[in-house]
Amino acid sequence: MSISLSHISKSYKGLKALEAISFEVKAGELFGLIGPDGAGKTTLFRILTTLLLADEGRARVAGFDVVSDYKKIRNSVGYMPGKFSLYQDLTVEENLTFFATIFGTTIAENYDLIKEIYVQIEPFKDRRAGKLSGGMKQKLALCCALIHKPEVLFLDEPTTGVDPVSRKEFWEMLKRLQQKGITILVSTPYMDEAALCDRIALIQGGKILQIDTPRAIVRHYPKSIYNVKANKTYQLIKALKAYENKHSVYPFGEFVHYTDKRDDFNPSELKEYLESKSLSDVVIEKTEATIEDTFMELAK
Ligand SMILES: Nc1ncnc2c1ncn2[C@@H]1O[C@H](COP(=O)(O)OP(=O)(O)OP(=O)(O)O)[C@@H](O)[C@H]1O
Repeated sequence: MSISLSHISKSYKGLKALEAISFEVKAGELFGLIGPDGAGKTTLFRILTTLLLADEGRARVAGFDVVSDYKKIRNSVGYMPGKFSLYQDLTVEENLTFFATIFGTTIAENYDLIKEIYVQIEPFKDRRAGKLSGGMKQKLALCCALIHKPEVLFLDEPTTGVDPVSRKEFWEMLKRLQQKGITILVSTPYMDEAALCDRIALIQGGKILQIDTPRAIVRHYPKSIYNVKANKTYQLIKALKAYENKHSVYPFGEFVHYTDKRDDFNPSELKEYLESKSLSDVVIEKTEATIEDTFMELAK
């Protein structure tokens, strides 16, 4: 196992940020921690990267205990924190050289690993980090986290605030790093990114709701789910929420995702009900559940 946690708990002045978290990440796996703001993702990263002590439980990273072997862990892992962590007043090249130096290496020694990412920011190598665009900062932070050739890479919300095209490129980059044998633990609040991981843990309020492959998580969704559309979306949501047989109602893109309490649900009955509420152009179609649907169901 590359990462293992057993009953890790952490509180901040009485507020439980993590409650008995246990899971394992296999060597070479791309593992996602999926959850909303405040779920406890950053706290978990800080414990695994030895920057914060857990109140209870044990954790190991790359074969080392996070408490007794913390120095060895610091040499074996790369950490890209959620908040921009580089020196704003140093240039791109100076930041990278700085990180290489503290790990006793050079840019040249591990250039192969970062090359593909670094060439994209190399034209700006003399620019101060504080003056880079969001996507460029993200690439520089990733280069700095990789410069000592870590066995395990921790990425805390690396794509938050990044545009969709750069997000896609970033995930392609992660896949290629994985192919080079690096184990990756990545957190994200974006449910669509969950599908790109080998396995995911859904986390909320400091607790793990479910751990599995994205496919299995979706497959285990317990209900039939329907896309519902009508001429007035706000009124549609209101009417669905007031419907006595509804189980769940969530806006989902141009549709509303609806599940019914009954096993013998008949869509035409719902259509009639909605039309009786002055809605028109009503469409009700069965659809596949997504990670987001599962999350909403589990978080209920
Ligand atoms: N230093 C701290 N002191 C007090 N409370 C804290 C501290 N750090 C985090 N918390 C609280 O612990 C909970 C978990 O926070 P954490 O930052 O780990 O979550 P997160 O999933 O990373 O979310 P975010 O993306 O908002 O940082 C939140 O309720 C947060 O307000």
